[in-house]
Amino acid sequence: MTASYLSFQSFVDTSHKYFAASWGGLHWERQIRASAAPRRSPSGSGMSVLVTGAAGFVGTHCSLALRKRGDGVVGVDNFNAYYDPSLKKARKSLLASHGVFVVEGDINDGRLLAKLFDVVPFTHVLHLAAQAGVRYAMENPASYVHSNIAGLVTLLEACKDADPQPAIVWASSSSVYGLNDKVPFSERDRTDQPASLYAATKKAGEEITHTYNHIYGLSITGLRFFTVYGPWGRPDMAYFSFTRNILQGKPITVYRGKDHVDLARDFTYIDDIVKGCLGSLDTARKSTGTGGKKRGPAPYRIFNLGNTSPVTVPTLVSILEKHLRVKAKKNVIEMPGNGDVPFTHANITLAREQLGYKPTTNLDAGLKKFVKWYLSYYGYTRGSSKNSRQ
Ligand SMILES: NC(=O)c1ccc[n+]([C@@H]2O[C@H](COP(=O)([O-])OP(=O)(O)OC[C@H]3O[C@@H](n4cnc5c(N)ncnc54)[C@H](O)[C@@H]3O)[C@@H](O)[C@H]2O)c1
Ligand SMILES: O=C(O)[C@H]1O[C@H](OP(=O)(O)OP(=O)(O)OC[C@H]2O[C@@H](n3ccc(=O)[nH]c3=O)[C@H](O)[C@@H]2O)[C@H](O)[C@@H](O)[C@@H]1O
Repeated sequence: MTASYLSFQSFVDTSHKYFAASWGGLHWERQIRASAAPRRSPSGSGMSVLVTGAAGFVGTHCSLALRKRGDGVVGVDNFNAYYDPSLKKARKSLLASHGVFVVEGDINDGRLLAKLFDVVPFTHVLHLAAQAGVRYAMENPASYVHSNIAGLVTLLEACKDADPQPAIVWASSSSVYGLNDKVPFSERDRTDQPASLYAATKKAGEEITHTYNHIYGLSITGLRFFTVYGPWGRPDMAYFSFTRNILQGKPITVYRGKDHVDLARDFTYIDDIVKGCLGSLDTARKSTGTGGKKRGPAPYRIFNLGNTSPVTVPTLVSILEKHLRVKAKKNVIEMPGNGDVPFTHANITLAREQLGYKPTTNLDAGLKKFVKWYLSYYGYTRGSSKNSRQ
């Protein structure tokens, strides 16, 4: 038994159980290295990327896109039960079939993160792990503090200590615009009026990442995603839960603003978001620190990634009805005071100029792809209300 195996084993023994179980020694270390290794490919950029939240909706799509073009990817995800963990496990299997290994662990586990950086000199971190969802923040506020504040700081500490320091691209949110009513939302608009604790934690994330950029020279890019949807999506989101209920013949609740005004979102298709994430990774300049010390100024960037054409929630429902070929049973109620904002609308000039970001999928085309995936994943056949997974 080699010395390196012994020291590694003692690390595993003193760490959490899930880590020991999922890591399992040198074999797993080899898997991490293999997954992180960039492949020779004309389209790959030779990056080794640590993707947090890799078993999540956006994390899965970005990890696949990076791997497909030849970059190295290692995922980390805690597979929490905010929504059906079996969907996260299915995404993990999909990733494994493309050579992406996902470590089961929490971003609050600094020892796990330090070990990952020991094994692989990651060039980039794509940080997507978070407690998402606007309305759930009223039910479980602690989960937002755990993942979006404490977890973020633990991750930044690991990145700052890593040698080389990675460049960080991370998911903020359109929700930081909160009660801002100047449209379309531009990165220069005020973001000091969050309407939910979720939004407040994302805004805090923007300030926290700025601190690490300022003190330690970490290269930071924050991306404000606007209501992302698509295949392998999130069951807690309206387009997904509406689809489930419509197919099961159950009613859906459609929120409406004051004075009967429809709510609207700048729904953005997942493939467009993936392009924005990869564009951000490709254009991110290096962090400047070493050994936890800043050696020079590093870039701090923030971009909107939206679709620039808001659609009302009733229109979302009618597009779903068309693709599902089923009429929805709708309960329309006034928006409860639950953290929702009446509308979102992205100005994407900055992302277009600096990342080459150009969304190409409208809501009708995107929902058609989502419905196709949903029917297949949940085992529906056209004209039947039966399915195998639900
Ligand atoms: N989907 C959207 O519409 C949208 C819009 C704006 C911002 N965002 C942000 O984009 C990111 C990705 O969102 P998503 O839609 O893929 O959500 P998701 O919930 O599908 O993915 C997040 C993943 O992170 C994991 N995770 C959560 N806390 C963790 C922790 N402490 N340690 C390790 N893993 C943890 C979860 O298990 C999940 O798999 C999130 O940061 C979210 O806040 C999403
Ligand atoms: O852009 C963002 O930053 C946010 O986008 C989404 O949040 P949201 O826009 O609220 O997305 P949905 O939960 O899918 O809601 C979409 C619209 O449907 C409405 N809705 C939702 C649920 C419901 O039962 N009925 C209903 O009318 C909401 O009020 C909202 O107007 C994500 O869930 C957040 O994680 C993300 O941060």
